[in-house]
Amino acid sequence: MEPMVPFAKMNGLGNDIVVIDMRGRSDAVTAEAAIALASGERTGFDQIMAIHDTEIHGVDYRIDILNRDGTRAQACGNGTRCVVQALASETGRKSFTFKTLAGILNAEEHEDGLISVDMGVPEFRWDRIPLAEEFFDTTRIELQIGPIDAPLLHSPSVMSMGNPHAIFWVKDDVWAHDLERFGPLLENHPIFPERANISIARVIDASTMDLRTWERGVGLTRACGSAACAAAVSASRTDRTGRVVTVNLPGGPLKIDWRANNHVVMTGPAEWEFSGRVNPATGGWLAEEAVA
Ligand SMILES: N[C@H](CCC[C@H](N)C(=O)O)C(=O)O
Repeated sequence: MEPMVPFAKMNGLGNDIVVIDMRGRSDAVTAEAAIALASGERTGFDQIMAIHDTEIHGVDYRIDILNRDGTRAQACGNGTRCVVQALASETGRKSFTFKTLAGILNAEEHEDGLISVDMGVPEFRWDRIPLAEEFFDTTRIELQIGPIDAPLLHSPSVMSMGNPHAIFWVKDDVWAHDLERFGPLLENHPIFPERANISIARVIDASTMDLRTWERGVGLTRACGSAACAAAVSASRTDRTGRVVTVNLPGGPLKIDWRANNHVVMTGPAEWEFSGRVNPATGGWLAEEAVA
């Protein structure tokens, strides 16, 4: 089997993505390759989106998602937009159906270049998020950071977009909170048996919010698409906003629409940076200019 496969370094609002073309192959990108690529100056990424063939009827490709720590994830909104843009430019097609660990996703590239991904339906049941304890009201669970009598962050809304999310609500600037310090503590809190993505959200008005995220398996990122979905849905289900919300992330805005059919549709950009070839077993790579 050819040792090297094509890849593209891309980003979705600054969320660093490496799209790897594994079509026609029976192997998979290894955790070792992911960790090696993540440490590269030009290839440093938050997620790898590996495109695989699939026999599933009605599905174009299976997408294997790896975080920079080598762990696999069920969903990656920003990465999925990058995959759509890469495939649209290769095939001329504008809409695609993918299989991820979260389920079947439909996505399309619009005439203006923005890309919409149907991220599926939100999950609110404590045991499916999952949480280690039974909570019937997952709009605010007993979890806090800081002194018992004056917590710095507390009572998050928790849910799943295929991957687990905790949203802490603040009334002041989302940058006023030390997410770099609190993120890893909360990501690895025993209440989250599969860890969790940790976000700080500030509602601006009924259709706007600010969001910062410490991502599971990564750390601070400039954007997290599934967190934007989770925050918008959580804000709506707690009557903080309507069902269509612009989520302002450090890297830029995403439009989230929690539709009447309960599906959550995220719309935003994707950006290509450079291409090359990579060894999916070791992470060794060559830039396109070197390959040509
Ligand atoms: N770190 C996440 C996966 C990537 C999420 C994010 N990059 C997105 O755009 O949704 C997790 O382990 O659940």
